Amino acid sequence: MTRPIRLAISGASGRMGRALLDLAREDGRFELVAAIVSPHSAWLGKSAYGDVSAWKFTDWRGAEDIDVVIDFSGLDGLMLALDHCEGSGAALVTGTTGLSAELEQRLARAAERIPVLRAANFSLGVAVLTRLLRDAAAALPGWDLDIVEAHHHRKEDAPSGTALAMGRAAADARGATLEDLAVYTREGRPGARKAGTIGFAVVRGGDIVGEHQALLMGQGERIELGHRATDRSIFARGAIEAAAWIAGRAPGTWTIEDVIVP
Ligand SMILES: NC(=O)C1=CN([C@@H]2O[C@H](COP(=O)(O)OP(=O)(O)OC[C@H]3O[C@@H](n4cnc5c(N)ncnc54)[C@H](OP(=O)(O)O)[C@@H]3O)[C@@H](O)[C@H]2O)C=CC1
Ligand SMILES: O=C(O)C1=N[C@H](C(=O)O)C[C@H](O)C1
Repeated sequence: MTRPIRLAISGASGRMGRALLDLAREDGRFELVAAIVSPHSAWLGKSAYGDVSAWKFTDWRGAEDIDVVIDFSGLDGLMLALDHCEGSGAALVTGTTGLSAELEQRLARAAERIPVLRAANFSLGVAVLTRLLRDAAAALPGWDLDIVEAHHHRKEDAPSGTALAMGRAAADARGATLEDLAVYTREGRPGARKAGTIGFAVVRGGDIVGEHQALLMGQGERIELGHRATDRSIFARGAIEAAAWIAGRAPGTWTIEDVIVP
């Protein structure tokens, strides 16, 4: 594109939304057109940049000629962002996790008509971690695998989208689906571990940005593959690069691997 990409951010008042606003307004590749919040948000109509700017949080009414929407909002916000993108032809980049099966299907259908890029995690480190896990799970098919994740106390979904994506990659590397192999709870007397299962454990507390660890456990040895995010701007940077990459692309479902993994 020769002109700046006209960008809207959905979920703009949130932790990720604010990190995205900070990056997008400094990035000459973009014209920030709309900072979208929910129709009942306490932020609606308020300034997005404190007193120094007249720039306001808004809802989708009046948002026009948008090339790309970046969404980090939640299920309702993603639904409204999809409505806008399908109606206008704008591309969608979304990092929202914990999607319902219905929303998953809707995203897949939308990708037949508009470009959609989805990632449970926009960091380069997690993209490489997932690739390493895929290789290790394939090379060690008889080893037990558990995935442990930790996040801040406000996170709503569990296990995290990243933990599930890691589980999916490992299951796929072993020729199975996560639905076949996942064990999400162990309590009471669950009995001995069933061979081939992938276990999940979840920690929630404080201000943890996001930590993921895959434990591959053999006899007398184990491999620990992990990633620790200490600043959520890493996710925002990945999403901004994804938005620059997807502008003007053909309809379809794209992934973060298409954008950032060399
Ligand atoms: N893929 C990745 O790399 C990452 C994904 N995430 C995911 O992103 C999502 C958001 O995370 P986070 O920023 O921490 O969450 P927050 O709760 O901080 O932010 C979400 C924001 O969305 C707004 N919102 C709610 N409903 C709507 C709506 N209908 N339209 C527009 N905005 C809406 C809310 O504010 P208001 O009420 O003011 O509208 C809120 O500020 C989660 O699903 C999380 O798991 C998070 C980090 C990285
Ligand atoms: O909610 C968060 O904060 C995060 N969510 C994503 C997930 O569910 O995997 C990514 C990141 O770990 C932060």
